[in-house]
Amino acid sequence: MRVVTVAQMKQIEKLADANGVSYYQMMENAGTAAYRILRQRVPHAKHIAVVAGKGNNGGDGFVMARLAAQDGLSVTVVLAEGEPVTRDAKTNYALLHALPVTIQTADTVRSIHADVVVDALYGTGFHGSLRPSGQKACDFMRTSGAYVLALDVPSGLQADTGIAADGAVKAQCTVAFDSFKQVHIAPAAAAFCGTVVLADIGVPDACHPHA
Ligand SMILES: NC(=O)C1=CN([C@@H]2O[C@H](COP(=O)(O)OP(=O)(O)OC[C@H]3O[C@@H](n4cnc5c(N)ncnc54)[C@H](O)[C@@H]3O)[C@@H](O)[C@H]2O)[C@@H](O)CC1
Ligand SMILES: [K+]
Repeated sequence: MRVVTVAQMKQIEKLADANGVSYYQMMENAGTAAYRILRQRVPHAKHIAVVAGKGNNGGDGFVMARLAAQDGLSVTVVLAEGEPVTRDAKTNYALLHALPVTIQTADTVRSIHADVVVDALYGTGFHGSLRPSGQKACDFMRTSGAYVLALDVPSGLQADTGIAADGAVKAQCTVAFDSFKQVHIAPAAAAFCGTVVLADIGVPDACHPHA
């Protein structure tokens, strides 16, 4: 079982990019793998809400939103902290405009009724405590009553330690991308991660440490 730090994960992705698997392709693979896992775990899902942050974790969520809309599901995307800022997340957000996807801001989040919530708020980039906008989005996810699937890391948890900020998301399932991080094996984080499923995002074996 491969467990890496966030710094090692960045290095792995950099090497993969240099070896022909672009960052954009890894995001596509991550979102596609997570969507497949979602369909296996909640086959009867009809309405999914993707709660997206501004970084690449949000980008993975936009890929899932696109695939779900193409599959005929009802899809709501919540821009919890505004529009995306990273290049690949912006590209994947733009692709949603041609699809029947409802885009909402955090202000209207309480009115959403979904059977699945995708936590694409923060991944490995999270540190510190939740600020008001993040808190609001996490409150919605925690209290929605929906099946919560977290992308890479349940929002509000630090990937390298598994320490949870007050108000962090509790997921039924967490999809870990490429490698496990401490959060996926730390006993204190188990109740937040739920079932952890590892997803291949196309990184060549040789890009991993000690490969
Ligand atoms: N090539 C890549 O880098 C890939 C990244 N992937 C995804 O990208 C994630 C990492 O993406 P990012 O590094 O863009 O970061 P995240 O998307 O995890 O975090 C989003 C932003 O939140 C900010 N933030 C940190 N702590 C905060 C706090 N307490 N309150 C409010 N905002 C806070 C960070 O500055 C960061 O810009 C991974 O977990 C994974 O899901 C995947 O798409 C696979 C490929
Ligand atoms: K997340």
